[in-house]
Amino acid sequence: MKLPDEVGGYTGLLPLDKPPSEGGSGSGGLGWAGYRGWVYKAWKEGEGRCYMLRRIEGFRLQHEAAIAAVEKWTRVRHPGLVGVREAFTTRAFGDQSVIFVYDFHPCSQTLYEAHLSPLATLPPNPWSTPLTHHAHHGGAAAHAAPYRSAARPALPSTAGGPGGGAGGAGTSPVLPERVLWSYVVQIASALKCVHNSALAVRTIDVSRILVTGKNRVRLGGAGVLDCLTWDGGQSIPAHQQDDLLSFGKLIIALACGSTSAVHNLPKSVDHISRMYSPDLKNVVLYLLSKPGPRKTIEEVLVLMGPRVVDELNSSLVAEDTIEHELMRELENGRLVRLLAKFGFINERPEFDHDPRWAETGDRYLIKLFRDYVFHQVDETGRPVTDLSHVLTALNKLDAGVDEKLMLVSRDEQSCLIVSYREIKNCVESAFADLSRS
Ligand SMILES: Nc1ncnc2c1ncn2[C@@H]1O[C@H](COP(=O)(O)OP(=O)(O)OP(=O)(O)O)[C@@H](O)[C@H]1O
Repeated sequence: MKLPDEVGGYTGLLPLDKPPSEGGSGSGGLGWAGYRGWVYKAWKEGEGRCYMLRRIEGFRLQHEAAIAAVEKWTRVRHPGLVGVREAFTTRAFGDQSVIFVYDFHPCSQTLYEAHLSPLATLPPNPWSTPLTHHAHHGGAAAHAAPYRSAARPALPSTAGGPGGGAGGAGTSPVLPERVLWSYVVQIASALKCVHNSALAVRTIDVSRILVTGKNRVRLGGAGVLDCLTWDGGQSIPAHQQDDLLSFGKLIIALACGSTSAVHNLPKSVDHISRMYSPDLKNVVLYLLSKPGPRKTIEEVLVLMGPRVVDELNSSLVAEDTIEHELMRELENGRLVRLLAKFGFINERPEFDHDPRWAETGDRYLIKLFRDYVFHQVDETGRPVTDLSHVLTALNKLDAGVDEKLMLVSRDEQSCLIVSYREIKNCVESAFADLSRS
């Protein structure tokens, strides 16, 4: 069926669903309380920003309050949660559908797609070496998903756990311990925020949690079941207990590399004890324990203790790395602006008869500087294409340093000793003149 051109102010709909043959969850699309779900990327009119639309097909809304329940989610903001924007009903697809709008995260995959699908597209354990984040410049994965270049560098695990090794219950490789803990801490932190907001996620599942970057995870699909199975919110405490149970099952699936591992708990727990440090097993056993008022996400966080600090440290290292990369980009941005100014002012035909650009004029410096930067030749007359010379000269010009350089005319008959600062002033005034005229 042709997709509508516009739905509730969103246009350019692009389907994101993946069939099982391409690593999709294979839930048959009926994973939403028996309703079929579809996912689209779309642009909000007038905003120029992308969003993710989750459409639940053929759902007839019985109570206005059911859709209003989603509003609570729009106020919950957490780095571990795919942000919920709004929900509305529509007939634009030729049926009665409900649309849930979420923040869009480019190049994301579900945990299932990344680690458990037979076609898992994340390279197995790409973070297993602390140097991984430097490798993105040339790596194949970087070409496929440049977004991943802002990867969180891996910190060495302080746990003394095995951190990888032989495959477990399934076909996928076992996740290194530090990656698993990173996921666990992020999910626990998001759960705490959600539970403290008197809500329950209800979608703690490998096919609903998104992985972006190297080990950033976000809980997706929030609010959908609250709307589809609306009961006035009375079951939230029970759903919160279910969240904890599902969290335990999720850890088992990831640790054993298989979604079916949860069906053989003794074997799976045994596998976890052998492959990971004891505190992971303790967290799993607590999460799987009998629901009760004293079983809370706060208690889970207490059990995790030092792992939370490890995660904080990784996060600080990642922040430093990104800040460093950003500084370099900032420098590039300045240089592009400078080059653009050069582009505007160099070789303008209307300057040809302007005495300021003639050999005795002050603007002549700019011409000679351009030759100095880009048109140098070696002793055999071959062009010098040394990018570092260009970058050094442009950076000095941008900073307007007092260092002097010698500019030589093309006929080599005259030379001028000037400072970068003087040339910078010349460029600025030439550009200002142009902008005014
Ligand atoms: N917020 C998001 N931003 C960007 N991409 C997303 C987002 N949520 C999901 N995706 C992408 O859409 C794909 C499909 O998502 P998901 O598996 O949740 O939907 P689905 O296939 O319709 O699931 P189901 O069939 O169980 O309803 C995922 O692989 C993921 O890459």
